[in-house]
Amino acid sequence: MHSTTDAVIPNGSAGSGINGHDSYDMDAPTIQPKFLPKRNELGLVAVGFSGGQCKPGVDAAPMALIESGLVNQLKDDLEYTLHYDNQVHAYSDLMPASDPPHRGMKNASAVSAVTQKLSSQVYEHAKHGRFVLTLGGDHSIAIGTISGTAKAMRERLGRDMAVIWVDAHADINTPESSDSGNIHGMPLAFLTGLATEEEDKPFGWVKEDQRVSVKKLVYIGLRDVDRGEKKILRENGIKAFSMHDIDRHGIGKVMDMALGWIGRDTPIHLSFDIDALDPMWAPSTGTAVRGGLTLREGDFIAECVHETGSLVALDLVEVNPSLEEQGAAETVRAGVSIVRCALGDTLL
Ligand SMILES: NC(=[NH2+])NCCC[C@H](N)C(=O)O
Ligand SMILES: [Mn+2]
Ligand SMILES: [Mn+2]
Repeated sequence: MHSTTDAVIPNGSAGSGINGHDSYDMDAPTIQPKFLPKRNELGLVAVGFSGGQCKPGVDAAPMALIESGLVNQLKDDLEYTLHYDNQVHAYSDLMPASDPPHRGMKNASAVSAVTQKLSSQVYEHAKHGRFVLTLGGDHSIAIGTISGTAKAMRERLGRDMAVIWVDAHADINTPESSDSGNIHGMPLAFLTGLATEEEDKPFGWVKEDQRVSVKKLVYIGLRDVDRGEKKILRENGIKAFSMHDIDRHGIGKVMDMALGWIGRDTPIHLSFDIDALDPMWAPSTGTAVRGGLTLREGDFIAECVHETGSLVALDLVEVNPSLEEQGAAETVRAGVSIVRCALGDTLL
C-alpha cells in the first residue's frame, strides 16, 4: 500500500481506517524527521507580483503582512530562525518591454520570468532543509513555489510531494479552457503537466521533476469552479472538497479525509488563497466569492496540516489591501493568522 524508501519510517498497519484511504491513520509510516525541514529553520520569500491577474494592489500584500508584525511574531512567538533577504521582490529587472498574449495568456513573459526565478529561490531554501514561506502576490506565483519545493523534495526524500490547495477556485484552467486569460487561474495546469509548452518560455521550463501528480493534489474550499475545470477535475480523478462537503461533514471530517488521501509518508506543500475565506473575513481580494470558510475553519485547516509534521512549505496569496479598503486590515490579520497556525501556533 505505502511504498517505503529510507526516508520513511515503516510502521505496521498502514492504510486502515473507516474508509481505507479516506481517514487519517496515526499508525501509518511517517517521514523520518531528518528528511523534514530542520526544526524552526524558516526561509521567507516576499513576492510583490500582480501580473497573474489584472487588479493592481496584490503586490503590496507582503509588505502589509510584514508590517502588521508577521515576521516578528514568527521570530519571537514561534521561535523560528529566519532566512530572509529583507526585500519584497518585484523582479522589475525581469519585466519584458512588451508582453503580447500567448495562447490567450495575459502577461505570459512576465509571469514566466518571475515564477522561474522564484522557483530557484524556493528550491534553494528547501534544499537546505528549511521550511519555505512565500508571501504573494497573486496565485500565479505558485508555479514558482511548488516547482521549487517539488524538485527539492524529490532530491531530499526521493518522494513525490502532495499539494493542498485551499481556495474558492480550482486554478487549473489550461490556456485554452480559460475565459479570462489570467494566469492566476492556471498554475495547477502547468504544475501537473495538464498544460504543456514546447518552448522553454513561458512555461516549458517546468520539467517533470518539478511537477506534482494529479493524484497528490487535494482541494479544500472550492465554490467557484469553471465548467472546463470541472471537466478536468472529473477526468483526472482529482480529490476535491467543496464548501458543500464542508457543510455536509464538517471541517474536522473533511481534514481527516483530505490528509488520509495524502497519507502520512508524503511531504505537503500548502497553497492558501485568502479568497477561500468568506468575504466577511477576507474582503480585500481580487476574486471574492461568498459562501466561504470562516476564519476558524481556515485556521483549523492550517493547524491540521501543521500537525501532520509533513508540511514543508506554505504560500499565502491574493491578499489585496487596495480593494475593499475598509476591510484591508482585517484581511491582512486573517492572513497573518493562517500563517501562524500553519507554522505551529496553538491556542493553548
Ligand atoms: N487565484 C485566483 N483567485 N484565481 C481566480 C480564477 C478565476 C477564474 N477561474 C479564471 O480562470 O480566471
Ligand atoms: Mn481563489
Ligand atoms: Mn487561487
